Amino acid sequence: MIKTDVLVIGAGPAGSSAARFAAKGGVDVILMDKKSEIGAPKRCAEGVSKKTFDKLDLEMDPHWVTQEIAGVRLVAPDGTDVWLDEDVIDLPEAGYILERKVFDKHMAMEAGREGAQIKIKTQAKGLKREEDGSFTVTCESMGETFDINAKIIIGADGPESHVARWAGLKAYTKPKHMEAGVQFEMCNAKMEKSNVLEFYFGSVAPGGYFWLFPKGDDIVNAGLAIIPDMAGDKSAYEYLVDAVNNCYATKDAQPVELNVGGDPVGGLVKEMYGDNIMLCGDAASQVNPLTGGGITNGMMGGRFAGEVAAEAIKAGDCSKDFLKKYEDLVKEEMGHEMQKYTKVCDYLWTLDDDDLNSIAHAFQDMEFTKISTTELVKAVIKVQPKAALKLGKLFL
Ligand SMILES: Cc1cc2nc3c(=O)[nH]c(=O)nc-3n(C[C@H](O)[C@H](O)[C@H](O)COP(=O)(O)OP(=O)(O)OC[C@H]3O[C@@H](n4cnc5c(N)ncnc54)[C@H](O)[C@@H]3O)c2cc1C
Repeated sequence: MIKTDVLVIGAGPAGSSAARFAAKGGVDVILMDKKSEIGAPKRCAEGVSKKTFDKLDLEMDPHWVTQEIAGVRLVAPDGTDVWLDEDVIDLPEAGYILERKVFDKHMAMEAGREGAQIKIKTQAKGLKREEDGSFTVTCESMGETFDINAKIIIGADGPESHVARWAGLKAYTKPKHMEAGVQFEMCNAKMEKSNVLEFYFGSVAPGGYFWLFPKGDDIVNAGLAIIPDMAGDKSAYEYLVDAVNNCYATKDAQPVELNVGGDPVGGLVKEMYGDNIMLCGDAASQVNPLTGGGITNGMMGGRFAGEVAAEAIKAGDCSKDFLKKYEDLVKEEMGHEMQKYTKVCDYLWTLDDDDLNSIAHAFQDMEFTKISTTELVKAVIKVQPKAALKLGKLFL
């Protein structure tokens, strides 16, 4: 039997961050992933804002970045659009489009360089609690089955987390909060501006939006997310094909990848820790409910989980009383934002195409001084009396 202090299950951005910071804390760490190539296939549009990377002690590396972003274009169902880019606005929150296949692998390497042992093509198949509170995880790799015993498990196994279920944590995402995402990576795209993200709202993608994220040259991630309960009989893939065929930038483009995945947008799960266990990333629903973005939130969650795990091992106390510190850190970092944006989503989903068109018309006459999600929500509140009633207290 292999023994370790900390076993991280899942080497996405959240798991690699957890393993990196646990190893940095000086304890024995194993990071495992069922994939043979970390990061592939991607299930992501690859957009991140610049500002979180400082909090992760990471220098942006040009190897991971395909395109710097300097603005957004918001498009209403009737085609009315609002450009918020460097030509019209100060952009403190601009970001990057990553190459996730490279980025995820580099994040695992960061963990390896801090001393984590990495096991690729190794799948967790189940776990059992021992008398001393530790967990033994049954693993399968290259046709062989073996056990790993760990004082602490960090479940970073993504939106369909089995670890949470095996450990009996209340970490379930309701179907109405699980977006179905589908995307083509395409060439021959003709974007009007190669450094601006485009978002299309309304019946093009019920419960979500259609996006174009440029990746340099003529390459684009063209995708959408929907809430299946709101989308009738049409599948996410059918919505995507229609959106791509009707969009000026992609109607003549060619797909080279199809990416499919769930995105939990219901706010933080009820239980993200227990005795000897923590969940981070999508497994804990550490995803911005409004944008569906989970890379940097998950990495922050991973950082906190890794740091608290190392402290717990050194203190000889892996009980949930000690690990509660993890939840406190996560809630302080993103809890308030999650609650606010869950309410914004609940409100936005009540708007039909006419409402969205009238918001876009009102935006035409507004002057934005900066671009941030909060600023945009404040602008919606200004032009929609209904929104002022529902969201005013949270944002004004
Ligand atoms: C279509 C789409 C577009 C998106 N676009 C964006 C975006 O532009 N920006 C953004 O910030 N976020 C985006 N997201 C969300 C983002 O991709 C996730 O929030 C992020 O990948 C979460 O990271 P993670 O490490 O928690 O999980 P994941 O990246 O899902 O990693 C989980 C890992 O666990 C491994 N694993 C699972 N089960 C086991 C097991 N039993 N044993 C071993 N390994 C296991 C998997 O192989 C995987 O590598 C998007 C999501 C979708 C679906």
